[in-house]
Amino acid sequence: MSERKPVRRALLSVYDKTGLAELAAGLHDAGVEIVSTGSTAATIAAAGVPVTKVEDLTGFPETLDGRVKTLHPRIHAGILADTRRPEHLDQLADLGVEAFELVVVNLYPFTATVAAGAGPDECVEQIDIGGPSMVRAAAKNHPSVAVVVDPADYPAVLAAVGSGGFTLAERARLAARGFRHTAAYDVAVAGWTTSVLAPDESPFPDWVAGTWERTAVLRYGENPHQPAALYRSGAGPAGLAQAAQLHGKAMSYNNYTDADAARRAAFDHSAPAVAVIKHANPCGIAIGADIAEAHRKAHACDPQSAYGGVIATNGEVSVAMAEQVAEIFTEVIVAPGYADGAVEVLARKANLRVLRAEPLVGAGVELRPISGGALLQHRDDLTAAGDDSTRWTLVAGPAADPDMLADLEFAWRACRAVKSNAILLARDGASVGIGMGQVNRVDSCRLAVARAGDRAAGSVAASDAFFPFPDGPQILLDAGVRAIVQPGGSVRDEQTVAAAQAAGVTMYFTGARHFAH
Ligand SMILES: NC(=O)c1ncn([C@@H]2O[C@H](COP(=O)(O)O)[C@@H](O)[C@H]2O)c1NC=O
Repeated sequence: MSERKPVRRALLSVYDKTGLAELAAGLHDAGVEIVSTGSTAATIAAAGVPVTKVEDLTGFPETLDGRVKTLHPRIHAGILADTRRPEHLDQLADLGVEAFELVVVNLYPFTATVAAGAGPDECVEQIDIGGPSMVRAAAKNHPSVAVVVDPADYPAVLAAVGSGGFTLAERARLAARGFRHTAAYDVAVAGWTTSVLAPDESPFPDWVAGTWERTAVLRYGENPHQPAALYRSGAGPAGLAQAAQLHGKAMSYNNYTDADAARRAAFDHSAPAVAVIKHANPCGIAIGADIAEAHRKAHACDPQSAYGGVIATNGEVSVAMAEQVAEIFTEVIVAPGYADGAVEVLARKANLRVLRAEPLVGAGVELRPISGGALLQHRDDLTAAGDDSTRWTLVAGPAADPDMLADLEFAWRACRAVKSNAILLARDGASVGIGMGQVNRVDSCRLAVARAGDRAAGSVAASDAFFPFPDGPQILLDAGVRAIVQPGGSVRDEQTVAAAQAAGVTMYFTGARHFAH
C-alpha cells in the first residue's frame, strides 16, 4: 500500500458553500491550518473555525470585484512546489512560502448563469479565472497536493485526513477529476463565447465540443461481444440518459436505443400518444382520447411484433394502461409520469423495466459521429416540414373531410418515426400497417399493405418521401387506400397523381419530406 501524505495546510476557496462549515471544522480538529478567500473565509470564521485570509498571506488585497484574489505567487508557489524535490523546498524557504497539501475549490456558476438567461456582461463576470488556475495547479502537482472540487467528497476528505492523509493513487484520482472539472468548465465557456458572444454567419458554430460522464457500464452493447456503457451529457436538457428507473432489470444498450426511438415517435403528437418500438422501428403508433386507449390502438397495429417491444408515452401512464401492459411481454416502458398505483401494477412483471424521463424537447441540433468526424443537423422540426395541413396542396380526388384530414395528419406525423423508406397506413388515429426500412418504396408499400391485411381498405397512407414511380402508390390504391399524403416533387408526379385521380383517391402534397435513416 502506498504511503499517505499528511495534510498540514489547506487552501479553501469555494463558490458553493455546501458542507463548508463541517469540512473546515473537521480539518481544524485534525490540526490542519486553513487559508481561504473572501466569503469562504467569512463562512468558516462564522462557524467559529480559525482561518487565515488569503490577502493576509499575500499582502495584496482581493481586488477588481474579486477578479484578483488568489492569483499571486505566494499562493501558486504554495500549490505548485513539488515537495519531493529538495530544491523546491529550499526555494520555498528562501521565499518564506509554505506549501499546501490540500486545495478545495469549486467554481463560479457559469453554466447556471447562462441557463438563467443572463446578459453577456453577467455571464462574462461568472467566468472563473482564479479557481481553475488553482485546480489545474494542484492537479498537476498531485504528487504533493490533493485537489477536491466536489462538496460530496468532503466526508471522504475528512476520513482521509484523519487517517494520515491521501495516498498517491488517491491524489492521482482526485487530480483526474480536477482536470475533468476544469475541462468541462472551459468547454462550456468556449461553447458560449463561440455560439453566443461571437457567432459567425453560419447557422452552425465553427467549433463544437461536449463532455459526457459515464453513468453506467452496461452488460454488453448491441451484441454480447460488444462492451458498452451509458454516458450522460454535461449540457442540454435532461432526457433518456437521466431517466429514473422505477422497476425492473437493468437497461441494456438496445433497450436505450429503442426507448429513444419510442420517445421520438410518441412526442410527435399532442393528443395522448403511445409508440411501440422494435429494433428502432414502430410496430404501432396511436393517439387516443386517453393514454390507455392510445395503447390499445398502438398494440393492435401489430400484436405479433409488439411482443418484447419497448413502449413510450407522451403523457402520464394511467392504472388502466398499466393493467394492459402488464398482460403483454414488454421489455421497457418509458413515460414522463405514472398515476398513483400504475408502477405497482407494472411491477407485477419482475423483468419489465419502468422508466420515468423528462418530456422530449424537440428543438436543437443532433450530432451523428462518422469515421473521422461528425455530422450536425437541425432536428427534423415538424412545424417546418409540412406538418400543417393548411399548407398542403390537394392534387387528386375530393378534398378530405375533417375525419379523413385528421387521419392524414396523424399518418404524416407518425411516418416520421419510421425508418426510410417509410409507408404508414392509418385509420382512426392509429397505424394499421407499416412498411419500414426497405431499399425501395415499392417494397415498403407491399409491406405496409401486407401488415394491414383487411385494414388496408379504407385506411389512409403517408409516404415519408415522394413516389419516384406510380408503381408503389398503385399497390396502395389496389389495396383500397382512400387517401394518400406525400411530399411530392418527383419528375413523374404527374403519373402518380393520374393513378390516384383514376382511382378517385384523395392525394395531398406536403412540400416537405421526413427521411429518417
Ligand atoms: N480571481 C481569483 O483570484 C479567484 N480566486 C478564487 N476565485 C474563485 O472565487 C470563489 C470563492 O470566492 P469567495 O471565497 O469570495 O466566495 C471560488 O469559486 C473561486 O474559484 C477567484 N475568482 C475568479 O476568478
